[in-house]
Amino acid sequence: MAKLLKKVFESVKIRCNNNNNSCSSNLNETNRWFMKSDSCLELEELGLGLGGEFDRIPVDLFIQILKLLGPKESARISIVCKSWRIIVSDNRLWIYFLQNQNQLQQPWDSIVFAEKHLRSGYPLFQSIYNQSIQLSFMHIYGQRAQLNGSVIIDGGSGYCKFGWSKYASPSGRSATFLEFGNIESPMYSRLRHFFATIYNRMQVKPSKYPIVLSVPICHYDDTESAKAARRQLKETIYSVLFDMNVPAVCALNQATLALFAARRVSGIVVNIGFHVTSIVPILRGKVMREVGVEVLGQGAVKLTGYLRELMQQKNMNFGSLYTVRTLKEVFILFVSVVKSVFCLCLENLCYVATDYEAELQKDTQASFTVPGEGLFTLSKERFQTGEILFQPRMGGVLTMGLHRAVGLCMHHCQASEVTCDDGWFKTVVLAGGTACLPGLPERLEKELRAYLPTSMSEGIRVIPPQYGAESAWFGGKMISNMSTFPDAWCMTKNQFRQKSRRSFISSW
Ligand SMILES: Nc1ncnc2c1ncn2[C@@H]1O[C@H](COP(=O)(O)OP(=O)(O)OP(=O)(O)O)[C@@H](O)[C@H]1O
Repeated sequence: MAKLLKKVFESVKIRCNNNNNSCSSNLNETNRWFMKSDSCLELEELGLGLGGEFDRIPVDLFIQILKLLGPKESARISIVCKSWRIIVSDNRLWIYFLQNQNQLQQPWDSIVFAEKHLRSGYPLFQSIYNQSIQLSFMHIYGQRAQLNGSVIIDGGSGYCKFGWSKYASPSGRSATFLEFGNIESPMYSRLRHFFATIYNRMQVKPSKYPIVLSVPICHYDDTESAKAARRQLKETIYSVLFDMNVPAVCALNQATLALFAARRVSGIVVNIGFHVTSIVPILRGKVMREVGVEVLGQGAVKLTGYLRELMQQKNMNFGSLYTVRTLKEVFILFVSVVKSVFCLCLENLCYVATDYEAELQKDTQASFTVPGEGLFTLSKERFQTGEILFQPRMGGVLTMGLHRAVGLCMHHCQASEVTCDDGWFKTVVLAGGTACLPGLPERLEKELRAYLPTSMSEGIRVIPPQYGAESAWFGGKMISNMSTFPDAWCMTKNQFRQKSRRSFISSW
């Protein structure tokens, strides 16, 4: 180690003396070599060596040393001379640092997606056309390292998920609907109480950090009155937060955030929410209300209610709806035989059947003990609960089946010809707690293929909700950890006041 440091010192000394020597003519050549992943060339061979002992160290070894030194020291080293700067700015090095920056706990794919597609903030048009620009991960690392973190709130209509952008997942949940009334048409005082409660629970001062929050999928239509209602909701949210001295606010639609969490900028988001299911076409991050958002009148509450009905029909006794909900969502252990070996496996008690009629013929009986309530044994109720998404009449709901509603939305997308890319709506992203029912993505894809004409169903993909009920929260986390956050995404108090003043003046 001492020897190595001596070599480094000698090399630095020589470089400092020759600092004005030009290395720039070799830049392109160097980059070309760096693209070779197994390069073991020495700096001298690249024409970057200036005579120091350290220059005889192969470039790959140099990078290994930088990896050991860490991002801070590497950044310092880069100011020694141009040739070292070139080595230090090698993307491979900063990809390594970003991948190991575990406090953000974000999958690498999400980091790349965000930096590539969402850099320029909202709306996304600019970034779509600038995809060919090569990213500098050194720059990205530097900007991300300066972020102090932010508060993320996904105020769902049933449950609110809140937490800190540097945590792996939301730190808490609270019942939005029950505690704060109808969040779709909130009053100033209710919203203020809502946000104050969340900040209290998080033990964070509102004035300290920016906030990313999801705006509920509501006022779906493209009419003037729906537009006015959406504007009013957003303005009330901004007013409340800026009155609480929050420094910067990013308020985005719940479906858009869920789409980002699935690493997509275009597609159809199917959010199976607390009371309703929304089918939201989104093109380059923008909700296409002019194409049409479909809304079905059943969500998690309806499924729980239907399972309760089925259990009552079988004369099962249970204490409360919580018991039923537990049964709807619980995992059970079962013994399986794989290649003549017995193994213990986990599966959901309730699920969606790929083929409903065929499932009715099978023995699907399984049991679970709810603590304090006793043993419950379900058989066909296990898949009949989720079946009402496709056959709503079974549950007494007069609405379209999920596949028909998604198919209809696809027809509208195709007919609208809003873009020359006719495949943008073929990716269906599932979101919301109920979308976690196993078998749902496969069943929806199967039904869509059967329902749509072949020309349209070709290339369809239904993506399961990687983050379940927390999809929008994770979309918010992705944005708040980006190198261009908060400037590209947030509105500040001053900007909001100026905007309000301008619209006040123009309304005169
Ligand atoms: N693994 C699961 N399987 C089935 N249902 C689940 C699962 N996890 C959560 N749920 C259901 O999802 C519901 C909550 O969903 P979610 O948090 O997405 O709703 P929300 O965001 O409050 O509603 P909205 O999207 O309408 O604003 C709960 O009522 C719960 O019953």
